[in-house]
Amino acid sequence: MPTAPIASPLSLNPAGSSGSTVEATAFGAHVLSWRCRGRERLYLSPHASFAAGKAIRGGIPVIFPQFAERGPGPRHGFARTCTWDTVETGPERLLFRFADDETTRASWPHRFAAELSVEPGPDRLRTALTIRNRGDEAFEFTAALHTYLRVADVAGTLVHGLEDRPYLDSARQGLHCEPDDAPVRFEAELDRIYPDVRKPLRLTDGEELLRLEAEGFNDVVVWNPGRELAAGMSDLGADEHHRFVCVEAAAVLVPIRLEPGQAWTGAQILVVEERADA
Ligand SMILES: O=P(O)(O)OC[C@H]1O[C@H](O)[C@H](O)[C@@H](O)[C@@H]1O
Repeated sequence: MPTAPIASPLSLNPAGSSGSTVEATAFGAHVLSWRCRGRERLYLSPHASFAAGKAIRGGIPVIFPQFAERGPGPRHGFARTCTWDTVETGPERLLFRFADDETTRASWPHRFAAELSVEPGPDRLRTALTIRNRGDEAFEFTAALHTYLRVADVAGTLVHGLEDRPYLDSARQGLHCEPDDAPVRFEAELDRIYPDVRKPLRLTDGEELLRLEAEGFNDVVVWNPGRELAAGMSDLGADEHHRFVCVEAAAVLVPIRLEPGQAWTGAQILVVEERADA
């Protein structure tokens, strides 16, 4: 399991200058940038570390085989700090692969093959994670696409589509909370897991509108550290929390189980929408 820092990121611009452009690195199969309709849509911390063994703060970290501390391995899994193989670099997608080795099996004793496919379109970005069980025994895992979405200011940002959903409040020891009956707004640290979300979400910062769809991932994690936590994070810093929210397509509360030979795919599709009042 090599853990080399980033060499040069790969970029893909399949639809020409009017479409969207992505930049990604094989380190963590990590999408670093997505420009669409002339604007950067993802947040990458100016203080992000690109050192070996350290997760990159921003973009789209791939969380596998465990979300947070829900397993015996490193926090949020080892996939985000390993170098994947680059197997396709265009014209329509970037494709990365990664499989178990001695080091991964030391913390998670299973034989797997993982693929991350990054597919930009004129108004969208599809990111799909596939996991295959290539061993002789069933295994279970949790996973997420931990997407950092750039916003004009978190204070004016709303997530629509979760109004009728209960959630677990990770900022309050996983407390079960009833639906808020209101869009999610960000006034302080916010860290929630919404189980079983079936509808697309909409994110607006007052300037732009993004539709968020998921396939295969049943849960949604919404996170912003708030001012105090951000200030204490060396790869983020005071006031950087204003510039992003994480809305993560996730499989956290019910782990995915794969029998030998079985595969699972989870995808997140981000779509830039016209504003109704534009
Ligand atoms: O700092 P990291 O390991 O990248 O985790 C960043 C965040 O990830 C998720 O969104 C979790 O719900 C948060 O509790 C966590 O703080």
